[in-house]
Amino acid sequence: VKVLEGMLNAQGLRFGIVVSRFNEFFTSKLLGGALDALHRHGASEDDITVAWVPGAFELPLVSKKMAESGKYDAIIALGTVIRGSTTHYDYVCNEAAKGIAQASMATGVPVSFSVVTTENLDQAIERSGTKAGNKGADGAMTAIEMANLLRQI
Ligand SMILES: O=c1[nH]c(NC[C@H](O)[C@H](O)[C@H](O)CO)c([N+](=O)[O-])c(=O)[nH]1
Repeated sequence: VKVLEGMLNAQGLRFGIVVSRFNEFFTSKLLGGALDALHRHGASEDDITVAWVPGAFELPLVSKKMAESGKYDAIIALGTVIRGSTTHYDYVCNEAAKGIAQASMATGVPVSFSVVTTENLDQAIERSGTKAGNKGADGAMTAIEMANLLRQI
């Protein structure tokens, strides 16, 4: 039986990170978590590029542009959408999720979906570096694993 699985070694891998400014109080924490995870798994600072977009709705377009550039082994999409303060919560979340998946499928480059979608501020706090961990770090780990796995297929 041949088993394929991505190791968690980021050495030599090139990463694009797309992060939204909306709810920057949280997204900056997600970015910090992603950068820390990449660094501690061996990624070089020179192999990481961060692009800021206005909101989660804009994550898919820049994710796709980065992915199709051929410059990155994986993309990490970071955002925070909180229903309590979002009139069009469902539209923003659904379009972000759908668009990020399409960016990955259309280009063959893994794009990890690390958009925190919560009912309220407390839940966003929990996922941005407190008791529920850091979703940005989780997205970085997914990107490392997927980049290594795809190299074997
Ligand atoms: O990233 C977010 N964008 C949000 N809206 C902006 C949206 O992502 C686009 O930037 C905007 O619609 C312009 O295209 C949010 N809210 O509406 O509350 C939100 O909670 N999070």
